[in-house]
Amino acid sequence: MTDTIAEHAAHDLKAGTPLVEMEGVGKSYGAIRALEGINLTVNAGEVACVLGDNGAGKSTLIKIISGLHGHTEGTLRVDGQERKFSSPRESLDAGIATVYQDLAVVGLMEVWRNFFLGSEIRKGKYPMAPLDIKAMREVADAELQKMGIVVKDINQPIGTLSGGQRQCVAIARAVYFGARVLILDEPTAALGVKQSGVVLKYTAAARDAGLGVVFITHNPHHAYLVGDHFIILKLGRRVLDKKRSEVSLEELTTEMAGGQELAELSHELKR
Ligand SMILES: Nc1ncnc2c1ncn2[C@@H]1O[C@H](COP(=O)(O)OP(=O)(O)OP(=O)(O)O)[C@@H](O)[C@H]1O
Repeated sequence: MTDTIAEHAAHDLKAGTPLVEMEGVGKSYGAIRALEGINLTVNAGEVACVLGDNGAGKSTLIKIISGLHGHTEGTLRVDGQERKFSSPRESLDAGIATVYQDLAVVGLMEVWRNFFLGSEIRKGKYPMAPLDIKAMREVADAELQKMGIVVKDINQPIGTLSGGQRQCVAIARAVYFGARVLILDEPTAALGVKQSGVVLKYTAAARDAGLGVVFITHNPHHAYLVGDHFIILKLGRRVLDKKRSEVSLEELTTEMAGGQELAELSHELKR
C-alpha cells in the first residue's frame, strides 16, 4: 500500500517540513468562544493528534483548517503562507483533504463512483465530455486492491461496505488525488477493535508516504499508536501539548479521563 500512496504523492515532501501552522488561533461564534490560543504544527510525515471530549473544540479546529469557518484570532499558515480559507474548495486546492466521520458518501452509488465523485475521468478534455466509466472502474479497483482493501465487487454500492472499509476508501481517495495534509475526524469512533486497527494502519501508511496527518480522536490508545505529537483540548483551550518522546500513554489517558478532576471526584465519592 505504501507503494501506491508513494506513487501518487508526487510532492516529494521532506519529512518534518511544516505544512500547516496555527499560532494563537481562536474562534468565537458570537459571544461563545469555542477555541482560543491554539498552536499546532502539522509536519510532513508526521501525525498530529488532537484529543478532547465532547465540546472541547475539535470540530471547530477541523472547520478552520478545512475552510468551513474562518478563525477569528491568530494566524494560520499553509506552506509558510498566511491563509484564511473562505470555502472548503480553497482548503482542498491547498492540498488539504478532510475525511469526516459521517462520510459524505452516497450510499447507493457504486464504490468506484464514490472514489471519483467530483473528480471524474472523462473521455476528452472538454468539461462535458462523456465519463470514462471503464477507466474509473479499473483505476479504483487497482488502487483499492493495491492497498489491500478487499471489496467483493467495485460495482457494489458503497453503503454495503463496513464503516472501517469506507474510511479506508476515503483515505485512499484523498491520497490518490494528491492531498498533502489529511484531516481525519474521529475515524475510529464508531468502529470495533479490528476495524479500528485497519484504519490506524492506513493512517500510518499515509504518514509514511510523507503526508501530514491530523488525527482527531477522544481515544488516547488509538492516538498513541500512530501519533508523533499530541494536544488535548478542553473547553476550547490546550491543556496538554507534547511530543511523543515527552508523554506516556498513561499520562495521555489520565489527562483525557480528567486527571485532577477525576482524583477530586474519587475523593468526593469515597465513603
Ligand atoms: N455554530 C456554532 N455556534 C455556536 N456555538 C458553537 C457552534 N459550533 C460549536 N459551538 C460551540 O463551540 C464549542 C466547541 O464545539 P465543537 O463542536 O468544536 O467541539 P467538539 O470537540 O468537536 O465536540 P464533539 O466531540 O461533541 O463534536 C461548544 O461549546 C459548542 O457548543
